[in-house]
Amino acid sequence: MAAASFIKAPAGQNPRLAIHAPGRGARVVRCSLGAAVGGRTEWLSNCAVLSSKVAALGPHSVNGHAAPAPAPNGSVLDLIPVSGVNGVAKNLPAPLRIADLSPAPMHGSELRVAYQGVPGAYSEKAAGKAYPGCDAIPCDQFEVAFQAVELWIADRAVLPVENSLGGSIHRNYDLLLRHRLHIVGEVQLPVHHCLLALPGVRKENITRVISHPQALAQCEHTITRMGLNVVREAFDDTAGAAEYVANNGLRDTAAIASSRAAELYGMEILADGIQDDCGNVTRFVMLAREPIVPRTDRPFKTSIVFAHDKEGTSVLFKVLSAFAFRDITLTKIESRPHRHRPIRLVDDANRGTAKHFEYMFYVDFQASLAEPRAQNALAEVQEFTSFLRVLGSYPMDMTPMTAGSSSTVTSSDS
Ligand SMILES: O=C(O)C(=O)C[C@]1(C(=O)O)C=C[C@@H](O)C=C1
Repeated sequence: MAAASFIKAPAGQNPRLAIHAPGRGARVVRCSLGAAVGGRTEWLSNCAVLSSKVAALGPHSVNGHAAPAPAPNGSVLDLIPVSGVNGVAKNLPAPLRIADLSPAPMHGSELRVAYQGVPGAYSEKAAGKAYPGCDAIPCDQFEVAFQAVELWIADRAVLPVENSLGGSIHRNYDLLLRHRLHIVGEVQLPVHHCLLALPGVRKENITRVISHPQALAQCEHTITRMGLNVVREAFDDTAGAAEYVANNGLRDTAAIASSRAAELYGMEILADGIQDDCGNVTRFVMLAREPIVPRTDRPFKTSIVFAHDKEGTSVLFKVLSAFAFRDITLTKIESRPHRHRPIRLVDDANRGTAKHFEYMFYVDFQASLAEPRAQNALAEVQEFTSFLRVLGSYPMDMTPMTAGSSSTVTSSDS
């Protein structure tokens, strides 16, 4: 199975967690859980040191110390330096210390939160909004953020699921189904895009604009209205695009990213607020290994995914009526084609069978799982469907979807 590792990104980009397929990429360096215990700064610098030196040094080394070669599975001991007599490294593992065993912090400033992108990405800001003072851990793909939580490298993940202009971020819906994490909260982030270029570059010099596909879509009309005759190119994340332009000295390329990305990567803001709609908001979900206990003392939302194997539309109609008859408001319904991936169903006798469904349906409704009307609705949905999973029941972010509004984060998890 692929493992999550820290990589040294190309062309001097920020290191970030990446999926590591063994045998691929000589510069990929495994970063162990033990290294993560010391905090992100230390972890990042260890990883950065490792990844930048590994090609030159050959043997594994940490901060100048010789260290044992990483175990194939990246054990906790990977990064502990061991010196023998006369400075000769003996490949003996160092003993575990209490600090290596301390459980992951659940609250407060040391909560480790995985997000997709590099520092300056909107997802990093959303992570900080969801968990103020957290250690935000950059990951190069959404899937890596899921894995980081599953492998206890991070305590939470904060991932975008929907934008008011661009619509659903389908990849994360698919990953929610494939992974076993629970939605424990949501946060809405007003997204204010800037057009960034290297200092001294003028709009007339630009022939290419690069950014995350969602950001390109959110600014499509404004870019055209500005009279820019440019090709648009997709990049992994907005801040990563800015970093790429800066690191490669590209004077014909601009990036769409945040003002924080401009600051971090020494870029100039050529235009501010270039999103097509001033009410541009992205909704992020907060993910954890354990669900939270649903309550009724504040507005809650519940997210489910279901599938059925009967022909026609009547099942969908019945499912929706289970909510309508109980006056439960739906805030989202999304269908995703799913024919090529079987789902494992387990019966009452704990026997598993693989089943193919044409579509998966994702529904968000405004009620807490602690409310009898929500429990009754779900009991009914279960009767009509062949597969049903609750992705989470969590406090709603009540911030109105307007630009510039500062979101109050609602989660009993933070
Ligand atoms: O690229 C970033 O900065 C991200 O955080 C990703 C992302 C997204 O996936 O939608 C997040 C918010 C904005 O909608 C644009 C991009």
